[in-house]
Amino acid sequence: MISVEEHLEAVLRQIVPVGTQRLPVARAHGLVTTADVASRADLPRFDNSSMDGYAVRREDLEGATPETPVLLRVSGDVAAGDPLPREHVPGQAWRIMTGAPMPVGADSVVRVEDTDGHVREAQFRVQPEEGANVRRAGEDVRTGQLVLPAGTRIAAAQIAALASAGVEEVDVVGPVRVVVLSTGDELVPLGQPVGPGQIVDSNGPMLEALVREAGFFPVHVGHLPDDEAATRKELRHHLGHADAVITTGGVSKGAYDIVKKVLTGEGSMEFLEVAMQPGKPQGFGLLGRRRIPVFTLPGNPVSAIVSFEVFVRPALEKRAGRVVSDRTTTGYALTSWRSASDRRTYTRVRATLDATGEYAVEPVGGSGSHLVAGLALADALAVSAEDVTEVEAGSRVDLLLLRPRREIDGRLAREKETGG
Ligand SMILES: Nc1nc2c(c(=O)[nH]1)N[C@H]1C(S)=C(S)[C@@H](COP(=O)(O)OP(=O)(O)OC[C@H]3O[C@@H](n4cnc5c(N)ncnc54)[C@H](O)[C@@H]3O)O[C@H]1N2
Ligand code: MOO
Repeated sequence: MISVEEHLEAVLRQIVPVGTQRLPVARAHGLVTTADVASRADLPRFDNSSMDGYAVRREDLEGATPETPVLLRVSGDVAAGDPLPREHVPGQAWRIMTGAPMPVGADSVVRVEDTDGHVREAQFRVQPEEGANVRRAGEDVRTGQLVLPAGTRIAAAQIAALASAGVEEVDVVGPVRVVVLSTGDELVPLGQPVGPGQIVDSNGPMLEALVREAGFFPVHVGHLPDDEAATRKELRHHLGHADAVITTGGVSKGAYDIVKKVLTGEGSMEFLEVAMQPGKPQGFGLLGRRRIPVFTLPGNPVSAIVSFEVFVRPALEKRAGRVVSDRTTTGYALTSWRSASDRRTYTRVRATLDATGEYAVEPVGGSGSHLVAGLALADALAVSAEDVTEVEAGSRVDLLLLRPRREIDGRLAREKETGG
């Protein structure tokens, strides 16, 4: 058996990012820039008002106070989107809206709250500072200046910056298109009748969700029969278009463990036992002319999800040119539990919060790798080292979160409110 680190390192060593693509900004959501992106405009694009009020010259409101308001004639209205260049008339004011262009010659804006709000002649109760409530052209970024450095993952805020800056397309590490294939003659897709000895394929939809949640793109989710020729043909087809392939099942010692049989000796494929529980039987390699990473995960549902979290997620992140996400935290054991000797053990746990706001965890849903209903109750996997055989109550544990922290904390807050 090899260690978790050794296998992860062997996998990551072979992974290279997918190629660069130029994509429209909206389609680049979640992808990583490969070049610096410069603004195509000054932002703001023109001097404009940050308040609904009146554009004035400060010198025209000398001495204006609530007790001694100053009256100015109103030249008219300037609305946001108004294309006409307005000229400031000395001794007058324009009524102006937030985002509307500043009239040429006006130097400041008085908020409507500091006036009587009238439309022909208005009373001003303050004298503004020069530049008050004016947003200057280019104060955010100037044409040609950097809006996004290379290596930035494009999320909502970056899309806003690019759109404002007039950038329509960006160079990014392409989307990672993933094919998910379940194997085993016992499997039927959800929605079809389940005959004697058959079970519903849960790994397919589970991995599709894991891939999508992690920001990759499941392009095909299917099933391989326990048939060598059909498995070969189907795999060859997917190696032509996918950026990664994930299979489950058929990799241990069974007489019908077809995946292992078909792929042994192909490309850089290696089948091995990793010192972990669950997830012991693993296979990985680069296959085909395009050297596509293929992960052959064990079929037991819990083994498959643990394998995804430990090996596949970091590998796909590297393929997408991303910084590897850190989904780990710590807590402590509320009870004691057994841990497999000589194997790193990933125990499904549910979290509660102690008085100091720390996660206190205990096993949930049983420890068998087939217990898929119990899996749904878990917030995290508690990771215990190879030399540990018993995790003691009160000891610190490393946690690998199975859902975003905010969701776990949200559930705990609701349970606290309802006393549950
Ligand atoms: N003689 C030995 N037998 C087994 C060993 C071993 O070392 N020696 N290892 C066990 C361990 S650990 C695991 S994990 C499994 C892995 O087996 P495979 O990857 O070959 O998977 P299968 O045999 O095809 O299936 C295992 C189990 O999972 C169910 N399954 C498979 N695919 C799905 C799916 N898509 N959705 C839901 N459930 C699925 C399948 O019906 C089996 O019950 O091997 C042990 N055996
Ligand atoms: O390693 Mo298997 O993954 O124990 O169930």
